Amino acid sequence: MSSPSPHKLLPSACSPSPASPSSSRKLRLILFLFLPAIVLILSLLFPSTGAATASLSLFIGRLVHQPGQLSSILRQTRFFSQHTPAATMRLDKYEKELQIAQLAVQRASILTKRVFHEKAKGTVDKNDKSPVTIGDFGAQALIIAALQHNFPGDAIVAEEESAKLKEDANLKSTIWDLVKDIKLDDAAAEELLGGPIKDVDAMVELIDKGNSPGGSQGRIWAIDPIDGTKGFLRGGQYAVCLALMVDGDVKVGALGCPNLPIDDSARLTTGIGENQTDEGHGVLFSAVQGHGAMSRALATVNLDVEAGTPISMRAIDDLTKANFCESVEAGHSSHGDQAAISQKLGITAPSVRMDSQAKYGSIARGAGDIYLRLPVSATYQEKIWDHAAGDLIVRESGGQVTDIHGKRLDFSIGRTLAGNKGVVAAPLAVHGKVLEVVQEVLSAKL
Ligand SMILES: Nc1ncnc2c1ncn2[C@@H]1O[C@H](COP(=O)(O)O)[C@@H](O)[C@H]1OP(=O)(O)O
Ligand SMILES: [Mg+2]
Repeated sequence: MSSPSPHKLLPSACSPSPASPSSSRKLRLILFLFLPAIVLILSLLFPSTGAATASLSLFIGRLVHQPGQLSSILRQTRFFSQHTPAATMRLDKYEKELQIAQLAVQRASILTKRVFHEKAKGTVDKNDKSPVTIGDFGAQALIIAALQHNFPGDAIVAEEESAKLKEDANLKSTIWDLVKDIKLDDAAAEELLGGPIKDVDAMVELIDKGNSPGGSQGRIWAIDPIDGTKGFLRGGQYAVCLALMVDGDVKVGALGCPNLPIDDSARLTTGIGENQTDEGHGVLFSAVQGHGAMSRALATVNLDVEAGTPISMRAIDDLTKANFCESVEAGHSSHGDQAAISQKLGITAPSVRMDSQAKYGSIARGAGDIYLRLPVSATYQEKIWDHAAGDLIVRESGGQVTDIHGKRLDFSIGRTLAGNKGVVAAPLAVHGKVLEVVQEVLSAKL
């Protein structure tokens, strides 16, 4: 068993700082106490500038009485950035990347929802894979079009290759019929993404742009157009996933989860894995390294890139009350090992099963607590597009993500996480304990 690397186990530098409204309260108190003194000194020093003195005192007075404005100014100045609650993300870097990632995921999510309602409903029993294929290719083409328009020099690692499409003219035209009509409701947002794809050949060409080998150098986007295909067909959980890595480090992540409840405070329930396509569903998670993570309703319009609701993992004082989530597919994560780990930790509630990176989003906002992915096959290598966005979103919400050996996920090796085995994602404070029990249970296999 390899021991956890201390370097890799350091808390993310980008974990959100604990929100501290008290710093803003303190500053208001200071301003309140010194306001009369400031006004007095100014009027003594500059008796002729009565109007300026009055405006200044009015301004300070407004700050004292409007905490929202005060904290907004503090955030802008970054003076108290470590301690003010992040009602919005103030970005000094990756602002455009975040905006395009969010809009591209929104647009692709519109396509996946249309595919579900027009083609996928009721196909599960027939084991018909074509709606998945249509949704996968269509969403990938739309996301790559947006990336190519905005960041033409960036490399892209995406799940689908167009070879299958090139042999199947029927499939190609079905996909094009959908793709050509998908757009955001807001014209300016559509323009930001470069507008519609020109024609069917351009669409096929775009799909193939996702063939980068990945690696440790430069800017690389990872795309999973529909993660959790079985969940998608069930009307359960799936995710449209996009992340930007720079020199192997995830900087920006966006996850569109069309079937998760919008309400961040809704705890996970066992029914979450199916029939979740009604009103009140659809969440867009995002994170930028060093700036926290946020959620918002998955919309069809333009976005204020810095707005959204900051999310954080739930503080767990008692691990026996923790809420686990795991894959629906026993072939993707060992249900037996998960049950043994739960038992050792004294957890009695059954794990909530759901497909896709919606698991990462769910624990990041405290709807669930811990996500384990326990290897079933000795040879399977996880794909970077299945983890990059979720890894950042959880770490930016106050969590830690490692593999079962305690190593941080390494996105710099290529298209797969060849240096890792499994996933252990949990709030930072309990991650070590959870990992210990994971290793105890898996000791025979490690
Ligand atoms: N043996 C395996 N172990 C772990 N993950 C797997 C395995 N086989 C496939 N996967 C991947 O699991 C992901 C879904 O995860 P989840 O169960 O959490 O929803 C899919 O992207 C799928 O990849 P693929 O798209 O190649 O089938
Ligand atoms: Mg996937």
